[in-house]
Amino acid sequence: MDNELWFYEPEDRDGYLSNFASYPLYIDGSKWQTSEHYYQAHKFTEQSVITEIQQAPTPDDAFRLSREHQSQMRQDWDSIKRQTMFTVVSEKFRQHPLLAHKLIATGNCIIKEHSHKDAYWGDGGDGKGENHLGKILMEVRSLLKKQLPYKFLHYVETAKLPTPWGTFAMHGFVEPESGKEHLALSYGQWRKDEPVLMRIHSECLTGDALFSMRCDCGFQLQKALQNIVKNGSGVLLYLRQEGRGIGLLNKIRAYQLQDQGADTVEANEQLGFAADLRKYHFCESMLSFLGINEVKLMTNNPRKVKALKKIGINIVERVILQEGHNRHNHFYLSTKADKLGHMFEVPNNGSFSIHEIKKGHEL
Ligand SMILES: Nc1nc(O)c(N)c(N[C@@H]2O[C@H](COP(=O)(O)O)[C@@H](O)[C@H]2O)n1
Ligand SMILES: [Zn+2]
Repeated sequence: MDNELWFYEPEDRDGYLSNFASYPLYIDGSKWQTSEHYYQAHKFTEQSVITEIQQAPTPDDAFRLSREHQSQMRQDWDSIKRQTMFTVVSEKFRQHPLLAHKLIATGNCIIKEHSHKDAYWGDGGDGKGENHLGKILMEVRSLLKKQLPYKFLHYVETAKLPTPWGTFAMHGFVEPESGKEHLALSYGQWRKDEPVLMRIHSECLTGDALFSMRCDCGFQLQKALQNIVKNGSGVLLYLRQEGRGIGLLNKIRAYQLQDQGADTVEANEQLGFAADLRKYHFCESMLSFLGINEVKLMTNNPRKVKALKKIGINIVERVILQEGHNRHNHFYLSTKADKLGHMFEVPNNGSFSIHEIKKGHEL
């Protein structure tokens, strides 16, 4: 039996589900302060009444005015009211992506408007009501789950992530198909029309968590977080695509081949993989959740630039993230530059003797 989610007052935890919650809508060229304004106004055909309700200062006033004009209600209201409610609730979540993500995050909960005042739209307070508003919200949730940008990645929950450089908001997401989990870390605030400093970071357990010097990932991760805090705002998308998408154990197999002299591309290919298996289409869902469509992207990887452009993100600037170059990763970084098109200036190996570079892989 799925859990029940009760809502009622707009100021409650799940109050965003209420028609009285303050989320403006634009329908057929008109602005409606809340979905309640739209619903109550559409009980009438007399324009003066519609306008009076549309301009009511609050949804409670809209509700009150509708009762005052009860005698002028359209004759066929009972036959069209559910469709009218479905229309305005659908539009509310279409026009407010963050609400759509939150609605999807309710999973398969049974949503109920817990109202002892209403046994049609609500559950009647005793659970015996018809709960049509709850049912419409669940219908809209099902439809949203099948639509872009939500279909490939669902938002789940947010929590604080304190780091030595600052406290980020950590947003968890899951791929509904595979169950694979991804993160977005956000810091500070940004205006809608402002390009956001962003890093797309692919998971590298060895570099990010085990201080590996075989690559530059851990150094890039730290620098990206520091850059975001220094900038005052920004986002890091942490994508669980270990090993350029081949996974940790295959990456260790690839490292073993590199210890025998293969480069990072040859190793992947000797294991039967393409050089890079990563996908980025699901980032569209994360960026919709964060309200981002213009970025200053911290990356050296041309494939990430291309992937973001493909999902409609405007990259106003590419910020080089060249960190952690050392004798253990010189050959790896050179290969990424030579064979994977990474855009950075790998210091010539004059910095390290070829002996030191070769030695870099000795156990
Ligand atoms: N398959 C594979 N072989 C190697 O030798 C590696 N060092 C990695 N590392 C993975 O590469 C990704 C980071 O590279 P970008 O800078 O984002 O292009 C990350 O997935 C590491 O785990 N993989
Ligand atoms: Zn790495």
